[in-house]
Amino acid sequence: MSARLYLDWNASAPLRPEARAAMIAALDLVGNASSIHAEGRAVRGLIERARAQVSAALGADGADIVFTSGATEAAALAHAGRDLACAGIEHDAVAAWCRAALTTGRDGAVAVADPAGSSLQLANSETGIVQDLPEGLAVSDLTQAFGKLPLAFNWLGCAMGLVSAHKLGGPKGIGALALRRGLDVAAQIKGGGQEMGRRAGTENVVGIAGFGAAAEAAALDLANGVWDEVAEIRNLLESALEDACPGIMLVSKGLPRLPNTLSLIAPGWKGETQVMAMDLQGFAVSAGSACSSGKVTSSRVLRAMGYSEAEAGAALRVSIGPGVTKEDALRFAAAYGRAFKRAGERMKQAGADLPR
Ligand SMILES: Cc1ncc(COP(=O)(O)O)c(C=O)c1O
Repeated sequence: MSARLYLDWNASAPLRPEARAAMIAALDLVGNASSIHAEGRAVRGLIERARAQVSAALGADGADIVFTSGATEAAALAHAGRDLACAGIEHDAVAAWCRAALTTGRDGAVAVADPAGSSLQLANSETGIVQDLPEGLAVSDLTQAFGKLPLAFNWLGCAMGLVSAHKLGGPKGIGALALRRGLDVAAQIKGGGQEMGRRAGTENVVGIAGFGAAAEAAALDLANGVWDEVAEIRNLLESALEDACPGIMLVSKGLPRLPNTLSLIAPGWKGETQVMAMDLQGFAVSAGSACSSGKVTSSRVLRAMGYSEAEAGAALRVSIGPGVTKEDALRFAAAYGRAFKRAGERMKQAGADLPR
């Protein structure tokens, strides 16, 4: 029995050793950053160092970095009180605040007529598709792109950007809003004056330290071309799956996309059934469908791109990262191919057109 293989990096990436070390060191800092004594100043120093690390990794020296509990809270800060339009491919954290007024087709590209009145992600968590951001955009969700693509907030042309630590090897529960200098947002958590008055409450110092270290390490990886190798392995995996599974559709192949993401539709084979079949064999992957309060729905992202309800219900996402090897990819493709074949045989026996 081989070890489990984690292929769900877009849901949450493994913790980087640099982040773990920074968090362990931060745990024993006794002070509160709001205090002016030495203990307080030490914590303040750590927070500001992490802010500089995140800012540098994000290429955001012309912006303020406001630490939040994640990209979801950063989205609340960016969108509250604004009437912005978005497309159906946005993450719930953004879609919850916007009018779904923008459209997209099978290529996932969103046309934006009014950038200042719109929120548009840079990369999609499910398909990996990367948008060509228009100049003057109000908000961009950079959560999936940060750490995987070389990006400079300063040059992206958006006023506000959302990021999250756990997608690039930092801890869960910490993120940030990057805010072009001079712009203001209304605090959603009110109280003390922390985070330049934009987010009250004693800072999550351990999380912030981990985020800073992870962002710095992620930028170094990017500069060293680590994700080019990831893209090669993703492409190999895609070819192996195409060979093993006649009839599958690869959603984002050939489109501008993240180096690590693969999205496929296996017609008739429910996404969550695929996930459970692979889970039993030791692989962690993700369905393109969301399950809330026990009810599984088809992928909203794929439906927004014009895929049918049945297609959107038969989607699987595989998202990899550095350290996932060629052998891992081929092992997954072989196991998925076998499960795909068995599902097809079951369908035939049941006399159904489509597997359940
Ligand atoms: C594109 C995108 N935006 C926002 C979020 C939410 O991030 P967080 O978990 O930090 O709230 C996620 C992660 O699930 C995401 O993939």
